[in-house]
Amino acid sequence: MAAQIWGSEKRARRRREISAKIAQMPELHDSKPLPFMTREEKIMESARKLTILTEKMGQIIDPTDPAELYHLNNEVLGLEGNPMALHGVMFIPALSAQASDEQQAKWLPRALRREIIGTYAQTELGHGTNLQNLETTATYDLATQEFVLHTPQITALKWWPGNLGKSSNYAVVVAHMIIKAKNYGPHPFMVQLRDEKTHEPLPGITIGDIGPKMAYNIVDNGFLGFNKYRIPRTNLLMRHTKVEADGTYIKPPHAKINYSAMVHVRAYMLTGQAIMLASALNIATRYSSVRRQGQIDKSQPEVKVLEYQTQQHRLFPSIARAYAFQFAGAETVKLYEHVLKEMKSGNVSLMADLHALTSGLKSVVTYQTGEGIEQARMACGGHGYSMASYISEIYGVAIGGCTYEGENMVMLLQLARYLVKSAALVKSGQSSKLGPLVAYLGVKSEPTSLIDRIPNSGFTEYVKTFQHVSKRQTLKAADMFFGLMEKGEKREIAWNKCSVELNRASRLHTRLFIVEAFVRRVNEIADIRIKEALTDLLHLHVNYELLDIASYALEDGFLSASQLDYIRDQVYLYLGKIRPNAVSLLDSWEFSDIELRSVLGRRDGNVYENLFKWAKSSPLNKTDVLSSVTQYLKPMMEKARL
Ligand SMILES: CCCCCCCCCC/C=C\CCCCCCCCCC(=O)SCCNC(=O)CCNC(=O)[C@H](O)C(C)(C)COP(=O)(O)OP(=O)(O)OC[C@H]1O[C@@H](n2cnc3c(N)ncnc32)[C@H](O)[C@@H]1OP(=O)(O)O
Ligand SMILES: Cc1cc2nc3c(=O)[nH]c(=O)nc-3n(C[C@H](O)[C@H](O)[C@H](O)COP(=O)(O)OP(=O)(O)OC[C@H]3O[C@@H](n4cnc5c(N)ncnc54)[C@H](O)[C@@H]3O)c2cc1C
Repeated sequence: MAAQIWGSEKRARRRREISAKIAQMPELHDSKPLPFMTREEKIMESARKLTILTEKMGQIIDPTDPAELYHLNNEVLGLEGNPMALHGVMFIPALSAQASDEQQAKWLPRALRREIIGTYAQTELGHGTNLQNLETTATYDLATQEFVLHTPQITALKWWPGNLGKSSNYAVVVAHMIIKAKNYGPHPFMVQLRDEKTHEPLPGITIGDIGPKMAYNIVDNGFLGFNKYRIPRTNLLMRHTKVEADGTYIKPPHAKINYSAMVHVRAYMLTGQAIMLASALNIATRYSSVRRQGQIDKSQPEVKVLEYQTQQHRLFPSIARAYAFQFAGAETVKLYEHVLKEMKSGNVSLMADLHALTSGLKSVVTYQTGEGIEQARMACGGHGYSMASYISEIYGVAIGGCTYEGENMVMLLQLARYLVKSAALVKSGQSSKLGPLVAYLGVKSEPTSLIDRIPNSGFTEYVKTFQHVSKRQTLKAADMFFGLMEKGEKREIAWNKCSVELNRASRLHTRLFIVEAFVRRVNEIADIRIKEALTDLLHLHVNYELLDIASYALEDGFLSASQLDYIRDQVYLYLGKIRPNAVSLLDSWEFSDIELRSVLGRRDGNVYENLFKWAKSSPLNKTDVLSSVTQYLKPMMEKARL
């Protein structure tokens, strides 16, 4: 199963080897539990481990393998971030995709050797979503052949970029490029922010940390202002766009090609979210198989809480989602790598498809991951609320994904643009022009679902039902939009009036893709035992998801009330079937205790002993009487007694 999750036997074995090596290297372990550290201590601890990793990485992993790097990161540095999180996730990808060969030769080796630390500075205090209204300017000075970066007002301060505040000395900065008074829109520039020797901010740069956040606090998300700060013309990233010395602008082959670093993260973050969901579920499911509370049969002893159907219903559909996201994420990364290769050689024809797909997936996956993690926390009762479970930290980090790399509603609307264009093709009889991801929009569906009528139909009838509701909602939302425009409404106003319905279409389309990715994977599996276990999970997935969106299929009678009963019964059937495999389905992800950082969810299952030991180690328990008591509470009580 681990091979299915991680992509191959070799990958699963390598993960085990890497975890085993790290277990033998105490210098790479947290020196005390992270929840007992202040933010400053955590940042220091993370930097300590990061520098040891830089020295010893080659002994532990193949540093050129992104999957091994990511695993090493999760084990040693953890999900709260590190001083170079954005360096790997966005700075290097931005340089790799957007810098010319010559620029790459100059900067990439230095970045890869970690001579310099970089980030991606795009979002501003006043604007994150609407990139056209960013306010930082890069004005070309023909006389000196330099760009002058400037922050005209407070809302133009860069705000949020990870590791910008304190760690990075370079950044890819997105600014509106102005040449001879003409604004060419947002473009990426390589900018040195701090002196390489002293790490002091360079003259003309105002920089700092934006303060603590809901989670992810090891990362110094920062602010940045420029006061007429000059950089050479050749610091504009010039793989696709060029500015000649005389100010001549050579436009890129695709208007949005400079957005590739965002698409990179959107593609890669899906499996990151799956891992966070599976981690939280691993903790909750292990705990639920240890925790005994109440009886189902009063004549019997107390049961493990995992025996309760409500507990299973709370956890198991999310287990299925974690697998589904992992499989859909792996497909998306493959597609991304393909499109990136094509883009580098000038073929930009697949960019729109990839943008639409990743926009929908990042939105649905992050939202459902958040839901699943929060349910996992509640499933642990009181102990879930303790930082000993670590689930609240996992939640805080994962839920950030709903916002970063494009706020979810906004990204769903991006996919909706693509769906509406596709609907227009269907309506004008041009279905043959539909791309493979939306080809189903042009296929006539049966009048009713055959879900409970064709035994052994595999998952075909389910897929058809998801296709039906997605198609119907897309065409309905598109009709609504076109109808408003026909009545004379301006395009943007009509769009806004339909946007809730449009986003519903985007979600349904994306959920269909996730189901299909799960089905594709299960169909490929040769090992009969693995196939059987994953088929059960897939049964639960399709029935649970369909129940969740059933109103769309009931509206037009595609599903009947009796079919709904059938689907519901299937959910209950598969909850029971999955119960014996539940812990194994999560243990198969092979998270080490070091990586999980959860006292509640350790592999040994000694929940109560571990919790008590952890509580005793709390800094508050170093003394029996705290100074807050001697200084304030004791005098208050004494005064009251007088
Ligand atoms: C390899 C090792 C492993 C690596 C693992 C990494 C994964 C992480 C795992 C997770 C684990 C832990 C979590 C911690 C990680 C934290 C990392 C945090 C990083 C966060 C970084 C950021 O947030 S950076 C800032 C991101 N900002 C945004 O995303 C802004 C959102 N806004 C936009 O994208 C745009 O403004 C917009 C798309 C909404 C609109 O753009 P614009 O105004 O320019 O568009 P128009 O309206 O003019 O035109 C729209 C048309 O353009 C098309 N379009 C838009 N974008 C693209 C694109 N990218 N590609 C192709 N086409 C595009 C769009 O389709 C429209 O087309 P038409 O409909 O034809 O007009
Ligand atoms: C943990 C974290 C890390 C980050 N890291 C980075 C980084 O490294 N680099 C970087 O540059 N940025 C980073 N960001 C910033 C992030 O990319 C933005 O916050 C994000 O893109 C959302 O933009 P915003 O904050 O402007 O939200 P807003 O756009 O102000 O969103 C507010 C509300 O308005 C709605 N809304 C906005 N526009 C529309 C619209 N057109 N249609 C419908 N509804 C709309 C949204 O749906 C939302 O409900 C990070 C953010 C977080 C939380």
